[in-house]
Amino acid sequence: MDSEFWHQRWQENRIGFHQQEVNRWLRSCWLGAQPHEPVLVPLCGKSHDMLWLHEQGHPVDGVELSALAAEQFFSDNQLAVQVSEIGPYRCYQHHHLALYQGDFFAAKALGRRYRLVYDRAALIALPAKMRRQYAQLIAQLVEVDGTILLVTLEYQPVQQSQPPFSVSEPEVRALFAQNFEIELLGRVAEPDHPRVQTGELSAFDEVAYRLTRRG
Ligand SMILES: C[S@@+](CC[C@H](N)C(=O)[O-])C[C@H]1O[C@@H](n2cnc3c(N)ncnc32)[C@H](O)[C@@H]1O
Repeated sequence: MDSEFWHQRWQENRIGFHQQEVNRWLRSCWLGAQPHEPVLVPLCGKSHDMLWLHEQGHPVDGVELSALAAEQFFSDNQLAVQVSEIGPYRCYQHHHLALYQGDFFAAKALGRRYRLVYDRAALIALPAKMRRQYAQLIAQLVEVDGTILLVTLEYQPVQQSQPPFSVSEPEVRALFAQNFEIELLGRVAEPDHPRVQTGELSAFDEVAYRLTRRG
């Protein structure tokens, strides 16, 4: 997906991926034993999940292409914000909640590595070739023994023309197994999903994994 696709989605407010509720896997399986450990949230949108993580005591670094998303995150939540330029990013910051607006694929320029990552709807937002680049970059950004809570989607019939993409368990393993231990945490079928209800899809599952960086 090129950046223009996402800018247009935000301009037209076509953000069906945005959830009003904190994600179920984040609530039930969050791995942050150390509440003061910073969390990287790639392709973060204006997700409420970042606020939840911040409320648990984590400094949060979100990375998001869209300036509209960044501005809406802070205005929707009535958070005072300071804006600065950091490397290739515009950084919106409130206390220990930072949203780096720019291309996630430039994230090495921040010179940081993380022990905790939360990916909900980031990997599945990217087409196949970019998913491989994403997996390589994430491996470089995560410290040894660091963990990722990865939340994907699987649906039938699969289409690969636009996000969200269906990313199967074998693909997750192929993308990450070289650098991570992979534990399937579970899957939840969503028979009430609108695209299942209309008959467009026969099944729609949300699937969660814990990835642990090997040395
Ligand atoms: C499917 S949405 C998911 C947003 C968020 N994770 C959530 O759960 O609501 C994908 C987001 O990634 C952003 N995005 C796409 N490509 C990006 C990139 N290269 N760098 C940073 N953000 C990107 C889009 O603007 C969009 O907000």
